[in-house]
Amino acid sequence: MSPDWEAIRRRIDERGFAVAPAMLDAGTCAAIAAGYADDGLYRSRVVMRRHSFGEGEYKYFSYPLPAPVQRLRESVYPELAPLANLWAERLGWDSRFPAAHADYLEQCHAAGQTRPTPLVLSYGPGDYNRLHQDLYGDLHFPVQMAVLLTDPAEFEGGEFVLTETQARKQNRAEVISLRQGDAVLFAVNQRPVASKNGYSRVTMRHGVSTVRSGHRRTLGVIFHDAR
Ligand SMILES: O=C(O)CCC(=O)C(=O)O
Ligand SMILES: [Fe+2]
Repeated sequence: MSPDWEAIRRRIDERGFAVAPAMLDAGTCAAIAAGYADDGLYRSRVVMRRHSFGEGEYKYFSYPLPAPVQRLRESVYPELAPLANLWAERLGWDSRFPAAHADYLEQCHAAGQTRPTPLVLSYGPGDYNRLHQDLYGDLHFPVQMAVLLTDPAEFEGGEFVLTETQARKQNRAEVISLRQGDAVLFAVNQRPVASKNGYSRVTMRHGVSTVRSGHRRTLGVIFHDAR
C-alpha cells in the first residue's frame, strides 16, 4: 500500500510533521540496523558526547548508498518537492527544488555539498539526542525523514521529539510514536505559517528523549548533501 502523499503533504504543511506508516518492512529495517556493524558501508562515525550532541552514536553512509536507502531517498523526494516549493515561495527564497532528487543533488554538489547525509543512529540505555537541526551548508531541502528501525517493544523511552518556536509564543513540543518501519517526515529548519500579513516563520528542532532500557536504531534520510 502506498502512502497518501496528498494527505501527508497537507499534514506537514499544517503542523510541520507527519507520520508515513510502513515505509520499510521489518526485514529491511532489521538488515539496515544490523548493517550498523559494517564500517565499510559508512564514511564516518560520530560519538555524540564528543560534540555535546547527546549520548549515543551515529554513522553516515558512503556513496553508493545501500539499495533500500537509495530507493527510499529518491522515491520520497519527488513527493515532498511540491511542498518544498510552496514553502520556498512563502518564505521568500529565491531557489526552487527540481522534481527529481538526482537533479537536486547536482545543485548540492555544484555548491560544494558533496558528502552523503543519510545515517543510522544507535542508542542504548541512557542515550538521547539533543534538539537540533540537520543543516550542512548553504543549501538545504526543508523536509527530512527518520525511520524507526527497531521494534518499539525492544526499548523504553527513546521517543522522537519535535519542538516549534514562533515569535511571541512559548515553545510547543510533540512526541511522535512510531512503529518499526514507520517514517516521521518533519521540517528541517523553518516552515511558514499564515499570519496577518502573509506568512511568518516557525523554527523547528528535533531530538530523541532518553532511552530508559533496550536499544533503538533509526535511519535518518536528509535530502541535501553535506559540505
Ligand atoms: O534517532 C532519531 O529518531 C533522530 C534521528 C535524527 O536526528 C535524524 O535522523 O536526523
Ligand atoms: Fe537529526
